[in-house]
Amino acid sequence: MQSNEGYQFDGGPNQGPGQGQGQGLPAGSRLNQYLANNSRQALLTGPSFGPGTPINVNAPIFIPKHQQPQPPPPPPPAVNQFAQLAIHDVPVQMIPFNQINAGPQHYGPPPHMSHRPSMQHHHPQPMAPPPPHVQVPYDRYHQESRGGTTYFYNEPSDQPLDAEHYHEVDGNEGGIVVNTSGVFCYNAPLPLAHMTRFRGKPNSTQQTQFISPELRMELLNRQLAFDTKVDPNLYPEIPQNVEHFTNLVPLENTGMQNQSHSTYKAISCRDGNFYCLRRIHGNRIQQPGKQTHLVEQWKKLVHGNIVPLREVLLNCRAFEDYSLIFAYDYYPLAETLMTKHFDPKNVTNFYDPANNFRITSPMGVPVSLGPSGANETMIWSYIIQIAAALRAIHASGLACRTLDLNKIICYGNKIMLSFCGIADVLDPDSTPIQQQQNEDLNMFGNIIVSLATGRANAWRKDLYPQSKKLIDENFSIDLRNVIGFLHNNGSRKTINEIMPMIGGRFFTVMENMQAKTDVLEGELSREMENGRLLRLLAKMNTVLERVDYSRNGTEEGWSETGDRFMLKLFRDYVFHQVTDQGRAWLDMAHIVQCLNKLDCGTLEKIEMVARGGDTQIIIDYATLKKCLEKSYRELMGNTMMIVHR
Ligand SMILES: Nc1ncnc2c1ncn2[C@@H]1O[C@H](COP(=O)(O)OP(=O)(O)OP(=O)(O)O)[C@@H](O)[C@H]1O
Repeated sequence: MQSNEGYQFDGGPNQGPGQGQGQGLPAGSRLNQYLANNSRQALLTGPSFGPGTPINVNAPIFIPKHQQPQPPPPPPPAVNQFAQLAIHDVPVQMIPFNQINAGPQHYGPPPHMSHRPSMQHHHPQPMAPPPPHVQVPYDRYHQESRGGTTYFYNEPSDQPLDAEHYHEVDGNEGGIVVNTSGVFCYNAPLPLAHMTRFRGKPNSTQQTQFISPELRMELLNRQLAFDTKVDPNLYPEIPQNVEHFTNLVPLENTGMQNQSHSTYKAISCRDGNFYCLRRIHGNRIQQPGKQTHLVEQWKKLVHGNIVPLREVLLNCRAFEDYSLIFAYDYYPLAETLMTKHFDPKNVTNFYDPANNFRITSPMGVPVSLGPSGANETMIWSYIIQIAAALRAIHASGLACRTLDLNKIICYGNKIMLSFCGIADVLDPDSTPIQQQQNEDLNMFGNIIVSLATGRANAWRKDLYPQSKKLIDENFSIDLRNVIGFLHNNGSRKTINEIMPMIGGRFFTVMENMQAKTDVLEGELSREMENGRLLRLLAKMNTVLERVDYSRNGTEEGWSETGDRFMLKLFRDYVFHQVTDQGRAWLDMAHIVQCLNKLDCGTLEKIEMVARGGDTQIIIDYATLKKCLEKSYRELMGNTMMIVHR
């Protein structure tokens, strides 16, 4: 790099448009005219980022090493973790498409950051001496060589770049660009305003643009739970396959004497999905037609608070007996109400004794109930969910029959009735359905008493007077009425009758769930952005530095010319920024911003410098986007097989 002549302008207030541009450049130079135009535009719109930078290149100024101010200003704190990035660190603006380029924007690194790559950081292989004049056969660019430095720039075209660039999105009627100060650029509407209601005060450590740490941990642990496998040496009694189910992992202690049932996680070879298998040991079905006539009805029952029954295996010999096996949807790290509130030490989840490895749900923190049980809000939330499940079951002409603390699982924020339908197979038609449904309501009352008193067996006849006293002292009259109604055996009752007793609390629970859904939707939309950037990175890395496409066994010929050359310089601009002292400058925000702008193809210009420092290119993201798409298309044209996943 010889000098910065013609590039670091003094565009201060004393200079009129077009004056003093590019000292050292001949007046008739096209480069000088180009720079003058940019400068004029910058003066109209105001300086982009501080004095001395009036050109409309929204990029870090290139400062040659020998002209850097001494001592250099300290670098800003590097954002070196994705989690430190904050979408709400900056105010959200919503800018219509046609105004996106109306005002000055600068989102590049601060001016003291040089994009010039440092030689000692950049070149794992020895570099050839820079050629005197680099030819970049890119038809949109004009080039001028001054004092050994080649400048590339676009000639202002008759057609405004705006129109050219946004042509493809014109069809997106009513579409908007949501530009969060460069951190995000969307070209579709997003429910941002409505999402912010559920977020706390903007804070750079909490409001990341990636998934929240708690949710991430929860999902990762669930994934681990999905992936667990048992060591056959530790569990020799577990078969490798049970019909089409494989990879069985026990969800509770197995191998105990006289066990009547056991539970496993398994994968189905038919559909690759995970299932929760409930095995009833040694239960030979003698009259399949009679015993299983309600199974189809259970399979058809779809409700958010009921674990769906998928399949029943009769007289299964895989465990060397006649087992009855019920396959339900599997909810990783679900725990029963009993474990959650009454037996927290006994959280089963996953424990590998060989490796002392345990997975638990960080969200499902056990809540030990105090002497006065759970708080009323939590109990009402449970009442509403259980009532909703029972309502669906009873409306289908069925009865739950197994409503107890061990058969209700907690999964995230919701609770679900598990192992439904088993009693109907084991004990078909023992009593009229009305009586069974009444019994469900009785058991429902028992669960509320247990939760309210903090004692699992508080509903027992001998303990009930004491439990009732405790509830009368600590809970509302509405809750007492619900318990009284459910335990009243004197009259015919239906689940629908407790709806008026729930009253307005129903709306509170519904609003909380809605808010939670919105938060999760927000998390999903952030992750969706990550997927978008990943695809972009995948494309860039697929295209760049392909030795296999070279003419002479090096990447030269593929990456050193045309579109790929632009992309290569852009890659350096995005990922290989260095400080004035030539130290690597790590800023995830810069990377994300650049990639977002590339994805959107904004008209913002950046200055890219070749590794040897001999070539400077001023280019906008819209052009870079076209380079990437063209190169990728070219590569696909030469590809034998394209696998999209
Ligand atoms: N659909 C499901 N998905 C994932 N895990 C489940 C599912 N249904 C139940 N579980 C888990 O299976 C385990 C069942 O074992 P547990 O011994 O606690 O219940 P149980 O066998 O009904 O109790 P008990 O032996 O006292 O009758 C629990 O850890 C529960 O969380």
